[in-house]
Amino acid sequence: MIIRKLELAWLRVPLITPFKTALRTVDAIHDLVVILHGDGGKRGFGSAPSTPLITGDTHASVIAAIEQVLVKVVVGRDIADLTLLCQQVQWAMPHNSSAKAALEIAMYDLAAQDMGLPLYKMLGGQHPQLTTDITISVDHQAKMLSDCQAALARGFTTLKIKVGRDSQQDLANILAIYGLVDGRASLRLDVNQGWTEAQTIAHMQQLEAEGVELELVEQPVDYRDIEGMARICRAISTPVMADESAFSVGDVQRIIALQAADIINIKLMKTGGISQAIAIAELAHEHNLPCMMGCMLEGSIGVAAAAHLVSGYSDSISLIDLDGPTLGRFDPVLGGASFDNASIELSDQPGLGIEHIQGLEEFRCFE
Ligand SMILES: C[C@H](N)C(=O)N[C@@H](CCC(=O)O)C(=O)O
Ligand SMILES: [Mg+2]
Repeated sequence: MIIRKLELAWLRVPLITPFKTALRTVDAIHDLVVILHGDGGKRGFGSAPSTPLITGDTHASVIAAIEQVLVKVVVGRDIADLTLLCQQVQWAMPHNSSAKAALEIAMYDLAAQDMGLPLYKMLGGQHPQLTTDITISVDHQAKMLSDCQAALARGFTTLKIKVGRDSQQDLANILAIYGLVDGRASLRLDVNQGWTEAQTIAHMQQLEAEGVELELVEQPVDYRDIEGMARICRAISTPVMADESAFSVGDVQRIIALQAADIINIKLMKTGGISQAIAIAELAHEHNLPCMMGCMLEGSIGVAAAAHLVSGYSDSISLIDLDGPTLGRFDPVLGGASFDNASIELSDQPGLGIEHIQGLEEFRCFE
């Protein structure tokens, strides 16, 4: 099937409550949507949020990368050449991982439709059901506690607690949340680079000494500080997860060589899409390093693609943080994966299974 044209569109979904991390605060999921038109009215969908503080990519840079470089690589090509097309997208320019991800997601969606298979089956998966955690934004303690209560009431059994804005307050918040949750959910911490090495070791050792059991601590320090991550791994018993430090296969090779993390958080927006996410999952698996499939604050097109990937690579990707769509007030994507609180159910229709997207605002078309 030939890719006939590429369209760009906007999709915006307001959040239930503002999303706050050590790096940013936002009140809506705002995705740039890529639509690849194939033959017979078939459309492949991909998407990318703007995350300049993590990926360096803004919506303007994603549009520029697609318009000036990537569109030429894909329009007019046969989707049956998916592997070659992905290589050419990856080699077409350095960086710009969100633009490559949006494009690859749409390419995999179209390729799976061409094969008549749901994406997870094309990727070797068998199970369409997954369970995600939910993120609790960093905020004043009363708000964090009420968000945790609400998450428990919605049936979530794993909470990812954002910290990293004020390290002393973080410690008090973690202890209060641990007391409130009282074993009803397991807790993950995501520091988003907000602590120093010394703060991380002191906080984690104190929490461990007080018997606070945490599933993992994610990206405690600056993404460049791989040696610091390695020293933290040696100093604490809670597993350390690399997020902002782990974009590429090369990053993960270095983390493995220095033993700088116990878990890798894979996100399509960091890897540049599905092909490199698979390469990282396979590399980590060879080294017995478990992976989490994560997401940015993004909607159900990109997150569904990540969920299909988990189903196909469940031996390597054992942890799931795919809560973007459940943080929104509604899901405008009809017919694709369903996100019902902690439960994700993948569509059994070909590709991602998307039938219609409400409120999509198309603004550019390349033929
Ligand atoms: C939404 C997801 N649970 C998450 O926390 N993702 C990121 C932050 C994403 C963003 O700022 O858009 C993470 O750090 O893991
Ligand atoms: Mg993170």
